[in-house]
Amino acid sequence: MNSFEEYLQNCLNNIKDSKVKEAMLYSLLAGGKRIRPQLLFSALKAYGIAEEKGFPCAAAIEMIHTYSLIHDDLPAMDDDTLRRGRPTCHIQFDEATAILAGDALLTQAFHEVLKSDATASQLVSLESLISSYSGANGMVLGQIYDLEAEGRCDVSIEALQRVHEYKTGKLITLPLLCAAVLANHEEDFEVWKSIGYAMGLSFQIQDDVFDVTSTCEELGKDIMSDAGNHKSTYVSLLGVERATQLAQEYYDQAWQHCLALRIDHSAMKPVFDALIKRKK
Ligand SMILES: CC(C)=CCC/C(C)=C/COP(=O)(O)OP(=O)(O)O
Ligand SMILES: C=C(C)CCOP(=O)(O)OP(=O)(O)O
Repeated sequence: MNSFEEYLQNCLNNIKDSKVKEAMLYSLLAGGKRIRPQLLFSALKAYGIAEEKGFPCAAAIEMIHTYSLIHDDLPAMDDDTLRRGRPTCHIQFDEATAILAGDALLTQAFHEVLKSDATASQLVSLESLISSYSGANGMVLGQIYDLEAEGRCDVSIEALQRVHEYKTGKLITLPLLCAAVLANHEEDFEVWKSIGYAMGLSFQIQDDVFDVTSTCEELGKDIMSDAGNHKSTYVSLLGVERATQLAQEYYDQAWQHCLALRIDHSAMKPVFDALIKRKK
C-alpha cells in the first residue's frame, strides 16, 4: 500500500465510532483510482515539491469526491447499485446512513485541509477554493444542470459541455489550483484552470465512452447507467468514435496549456495518461 493510502486510512481516526463512520470508511477506502490526489501530487512534483505536502489537501478532495459519488448513486439521483467494485453505500447500509456519510465526508474535508503544512494565508486560499469549486458555484451546480437535462431529447453539445465543466471539471481543476497555492505559484492559476477545464471534459467524455464499451467488472460500477436514466451524453449525441476523438482533442488541448507553464512537464505526463486510459 502506498503512503497516501495509509494516510487516508488513518485520517478519520478521531471520529467517534458509529454506523455513519463505518459507511464513510466503506466508501472512502473502497479503492477509487485517486485521480484527483494524483493530479495534486503531480502538479506539486512539477513544481519540485514532495507529494507529502499535499496529503491533507488531497485527502480532503478525495473525501469530497467520495461524498459526491455516494449522493450521486442515491435513488433520488442516478439510483446505482455498484460503485468502486462494491455495492453502493445506500445498498450496503441504508439511504439515511448514506446521506449522512456523504454529509460527514464533506464536512470533514474542511477540517482535514487544516492539517496542511501551510501558512495561514495559504490555508484560507485552500479552504476558499475547496468550497467554491465543490459547492453551488462548482460541482453541485453541475449536478443541478445534469438533473435539469435528464429526460430531455433537445440537449445541445454546448449544454452538455456546461454540465461537465461544472460537474466533473471543477473537481479536476481544484487539485491543480491547490498545488499552485501550496507551491506559492498563484500566478499560474489561469493556465491551470484551462488545463482543468480541458482535462475535465476529456475525462468525462471518456467516462461516457466507457459507460457503453466496458463491462461492470472492468469499471467496478454500473454500466449503461446514463441511458437507463435517459441522460444525453457525448456518446448519445456524437457516437462512440467521434466522442473518443473529442476526448483525445481535449487531452491534447490540456497538454498544450501545460507546456505554457514553467514547471517540470514530465511530472504531469503519467497523470494525464491515467486520466484518459483509466478503468477501475
Ligand atoms: C453534488 C453531487 C452529488 C455531485 C456528483 C458529481 C459527479 C461527478 C457524479 C458522477 O458523475 P457520473 O454519474 O457521470 O459518473 P458515474 O458514471 O461514475 O456515476
Ligand atoms: C466524475 C466521474 C466520471 C465520476 C467517477 O470518477 P472517478 O472515475 O475518478 O471515480 P473513482 O475512481 O474515484 O471511483
